[in-house]
Amino acid sequence: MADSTPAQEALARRGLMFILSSPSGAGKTTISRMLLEADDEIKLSVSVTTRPPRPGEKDGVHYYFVDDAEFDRMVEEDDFYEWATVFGHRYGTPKGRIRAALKGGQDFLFDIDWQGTQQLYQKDQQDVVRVFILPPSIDELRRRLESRGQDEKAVIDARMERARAEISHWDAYDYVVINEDVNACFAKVREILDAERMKRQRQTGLIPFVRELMS
Ligand SMILES: Nc1nc2c(ncn2[C@@H]2O[C@H](COP(=O)(O)OP(=O)(O)O)[C@@H](O)[C@H]2O)c(=O)[nH]1
Ligand SMILES: Nc1ncnc2c1ncn2[C@@H]1O[C@H](COP(=O)(O)OP(=O)(O)O)[C@@H](O)[C@H]1O
Repeated sequence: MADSTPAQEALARRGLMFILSSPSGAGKTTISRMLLEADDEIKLSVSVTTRPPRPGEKDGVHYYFVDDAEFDRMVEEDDFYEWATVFGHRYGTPKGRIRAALKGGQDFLFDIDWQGTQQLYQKDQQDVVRVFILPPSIDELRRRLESRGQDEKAVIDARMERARAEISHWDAYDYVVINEDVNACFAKVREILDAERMKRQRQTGLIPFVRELMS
């Protein structure tokens, strides 16, 4: 590759950890998939879970599906950045090569709950951006869980039961977006990501660039 110009160098930046959380059914999976499709610079951090796959979910793409014994082994071997129990199943973020990739400018998307968000934030405040998605109403939240058509009624009831508790964590996030119209919500989430990428402290190439401008 040809040497980059000073202006291109200025674009060098540290990657960020972009977290999307919401009560179940508010639309974070939908928004995550839109973002991954539209933006080449962000990669999904694929979580490990003991929950059984839903129809259409692929191992290694949406989650790594493991049994309890395998999850226990990973906990013992300290393979997780963070993990939590949600709706009776365990979910965890594998360490993988996230830290090294962040240094190289790779962004990661995390679809994790408030417990995982808190743990990641405590470990790495400067790289974490926390976005919370709210449904326009509780009735609409139930409609969406039903319309997804992938969970039994008892599972949907349990998720609705927990919705209020999950919503109560809204104030531990940097940004809150209401998902009424999905395209409008997606556009806002992209704006947040774009703006966060421009933060001065993330633009690691700026110092030499500005020095050059001023010399
Ligand atoms: N802490 C933590 N939460 C996770 C992780 N992966 C998924 N979750 C959360 O677990 C919850 C249940 O996820 P899922 O069963 O896929 O149902 P969803 O609510 O429809 O997305 C959601 O709040 C996810 O954000 C993880 O690695 N760590
Ligand atoms: N703005 C929206 N308007 C109507 N339906 C939506 C909207 N956003 C998401 N949905 C639908 O609601 C259901 C739940 O969305 P999903 O992304 O799976 O939520 P979550 O990952 O937060 O549990 C899906 O069937 C999805 O297609």
